[in-house]
Amino acid sequence: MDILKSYINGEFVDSGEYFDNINPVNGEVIAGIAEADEAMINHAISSARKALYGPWSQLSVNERSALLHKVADRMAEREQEFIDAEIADTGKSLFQVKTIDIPRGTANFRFFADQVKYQGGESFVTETANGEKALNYSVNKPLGVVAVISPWNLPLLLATWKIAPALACGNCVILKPSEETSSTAVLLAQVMDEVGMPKGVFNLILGRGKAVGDKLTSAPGIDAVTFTGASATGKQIMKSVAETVKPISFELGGKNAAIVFAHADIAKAIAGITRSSFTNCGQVCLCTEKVYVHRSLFTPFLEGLKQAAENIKIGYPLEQDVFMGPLVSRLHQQKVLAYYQLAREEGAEVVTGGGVPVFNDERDNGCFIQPTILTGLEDEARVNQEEIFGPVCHVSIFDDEAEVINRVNNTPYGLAASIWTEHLTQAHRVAAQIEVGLVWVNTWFLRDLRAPFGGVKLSGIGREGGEHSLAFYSEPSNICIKI
Ligand SMILES: NC(=O)c1ccc[n+]([C@@H]2O[C@H](COP(=O)([O-])OP(=O)(O)OC[C@H]3O[C@@H](n4cnc5c(N)ncnc54)[C@H](O)[C@@H]3O)[C@@H](O)[C@H]2O)c1
Ligand SMILES: N/C(=C\C=C\C=O)C(=O)O
Repeated sequence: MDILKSYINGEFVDSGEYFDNINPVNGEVIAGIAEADEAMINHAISSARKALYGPWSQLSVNERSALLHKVADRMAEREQEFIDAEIADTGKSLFQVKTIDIPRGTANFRFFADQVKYQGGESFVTETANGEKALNYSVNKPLGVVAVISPWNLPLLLATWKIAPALACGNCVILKPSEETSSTAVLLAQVMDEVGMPKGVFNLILGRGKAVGDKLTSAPGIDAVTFTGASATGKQIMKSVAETVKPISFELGGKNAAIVFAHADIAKAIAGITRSSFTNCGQVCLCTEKVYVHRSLFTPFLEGLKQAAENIKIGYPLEQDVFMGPLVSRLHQQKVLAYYQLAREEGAEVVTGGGVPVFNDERDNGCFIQPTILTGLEDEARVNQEEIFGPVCHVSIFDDEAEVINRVNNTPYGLAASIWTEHLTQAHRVAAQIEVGLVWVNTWFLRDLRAPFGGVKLSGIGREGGEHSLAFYSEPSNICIKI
């Protein structure tokens, strides 16, 4: 059986302690993952710290940029292996892996390889009150050794979204991917090796979150932590880094709303909210879990969304026209099914779904689940307040704009929202009042990598994307010269 290994100081290292990598399509073990031990974690940190002052630090921005383009080139050459690995770990559809997950992996490297070349500084000619003159200018330095801790839902996309700018800014990186999805991270380590990334600049530590992640985030040799994952985990990491006062960048959970106004193009809204609720089996932090529909459109919208959900093809990743694969794990399937049960207990009407599909083949040993639409619950219901992270949304009626804005903002999260209306003055007005980091109007998950990305409240700290990433992964120093 394949063994997935950590990559430390340019070597693949086997710890001898393994846990299973399971295919969520049929529940079969597909590989063993060698969990890093404390000595390996310490070796990764010391290697990264040493590499900060080695050849890597002598590269110019253009040379670093060229090397990151070589990473993207090699990833593109090995695209099929990345596709196969991402599907093996997650069971997600070939369509999604080929159109979202893997292309964004290379795009993230290419984007930041170019973006970093335009990173500027500041300068001021200073004249003090007592007539002294000086030149003040800033230089950007790397943070140092950055721990990148990434989740299982968009494994390659989200790991590279952090690794690319961190390396572009001259940092060294230690990646700790989710224990559910380590395969593309191992391929990325192979690519780093193949393109000649200096030893210790990129390191990969495999293992479970609490056991391995905690050791990384609390280590004095780690200069910064960039984390994508659950809000509860973010709280743990904040405690863990407090002792060593590290900068953190957090992209956390969400409980995202879609608002369908009376002026919406209802067909566009149904298609868009089908995508935003059920893409990746609802396992995208930006997915819609609460839909608010103006009373005038409620009945036709709900019927249309029900039809669309029931037309979703669920099945094998490589099967023609499959839109939804399984959830990532048995544990997560049990969590989402528990929320389906809770919804019933809270009094919801299950418009469609609410259980698991039956295939009468090996897939019944997998982690599949039905896309589900609920209605009839109050906003305060747990199902409407807590992140479920599955293919489920609750649909409510609203009557006026002020009411729906208040209801949408009534959540401890603040990541994303979508607004569906052809009345664009209304779209601009409402978008500015929703307490989130990201608002889409008449679309969803349409991304410009230059734009600020991140959430407020329990959904995160900081922004990444474009110059926001460069700002986080750099330390500007101000130099003042008397003239
Ligand atoms: N805001 C975003 O951009 C975004 C993107 C994707 C996922 N998410 C969120 O992530 C969650 C789903 O992903 P998940 O289940 O992998 O999240 P998770 O928080 O369970 O795990 C994320 C990563 O953190 C590691 N980890 C767990 N405990 C840790 C600890 N104590 N110290 C250090 N590392 C630790 C895990 O091993 C994994 O690599 C959802 O809440 C989703 O909303 C947010
Ligand atoms: N960070 C990004 C997406 C996050 C998706 C959450 O699951 C991105 O598109 O850059």
